[in-house]
Amino acid sequence: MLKIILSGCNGTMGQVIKQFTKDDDSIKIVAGLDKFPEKYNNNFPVYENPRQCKEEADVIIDFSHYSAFREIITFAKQHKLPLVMATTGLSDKNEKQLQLLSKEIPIFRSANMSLGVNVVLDLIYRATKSLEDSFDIEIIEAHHNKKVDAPSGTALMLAHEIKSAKNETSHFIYGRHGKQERRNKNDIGIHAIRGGTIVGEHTIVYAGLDEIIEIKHTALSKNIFAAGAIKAAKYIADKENGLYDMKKLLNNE
Ligand SMILES: NC(=O)c1ccc[n+]([C@@H]2O[C@H](COP(=O)([O-])OP(=O)(O)OC[C@H]3O[C@@H](n4cnc5c(N)ncnc54)[C@H](O)[C@@H]3O)[C@@H](O)[C@H]2O)c1
Ligand SMILES: O=C(O)C1=N[C@H](C(=O)O)CCC1
Repeated sequence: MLKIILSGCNGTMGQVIKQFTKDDDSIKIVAGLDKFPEKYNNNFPVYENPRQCKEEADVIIDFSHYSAFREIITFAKQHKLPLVMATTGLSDKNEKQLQLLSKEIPIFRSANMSLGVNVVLDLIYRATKSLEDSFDIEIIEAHHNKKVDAPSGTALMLAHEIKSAKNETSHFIYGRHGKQERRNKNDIGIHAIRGGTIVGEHTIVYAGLDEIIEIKHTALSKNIFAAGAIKAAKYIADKENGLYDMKKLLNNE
């Protein structure tokens, strides 16, 4: 049985994971971490400070907030705990810190744990290569009104994938407010919509001369992120130190 420490357990995703795993005998949440430990009645202890947590575990899953980043990586490092990092809004510096730390513990990093978005990553890599510079590329994402970071981690991950497929320097342009100039051909526009209970939508628009291609992923439930995170936890629990992602998991690397 895989023993999990769930960071951000009293948040939306934390509670989805709790529900998702409750009838699964192969997984047990042994402890939770959260800024508001009393918010829910959980069937595991919840600590405000990771230093209070003494439970033994095989892996830590983090769906919390970028402000918790330092204490989560410190905790994972001290306890040599494989880490599934799902939180978004991390800085480039934080992403580099994850790379460095992955020399000491196995780390699984993905801004989107769904299977579908990771297939889209592959599709847009190939579309971008095929279309070369003849199409302008823009990304539009939409999420619920409780989301605190923008653009979404997924939109950034998609933009980096496009950039890696283009053999030139792409510029990420976040909206165009106040920009009194034409679009540059190397721009990748990234646009965020927030409202209601939208679970998550990502549309990659390829606009060419007299034709448009759109590749779109729509999340209909947060269960897809929970399922992916659990799969990731099982996958890295006994892996060598290193940085892992969905591509590696899907390719069984
Ligand atoms: N990778 C993915 O597939 C994926 C999917 C969904 C959400 N997310 C990301 O996961 C994160 C959480 O999403 P959510 O919708 O559950 O958010 P949420 O706001 O509902 O929950 C976050 C939880 O973290 C806790 N928290 C906040 N700051 C903290 C701190 N400094 N220390 C400890 N706990 C703290 C909050 O009390 C809350 O319970 C976000 O960054 C979101 O973008 C990633
Ligand atoms: O609900 C959220 O918050 C989500 N965050 C991730 C992101 O920022 O890309 C993944 C989709 C849901």
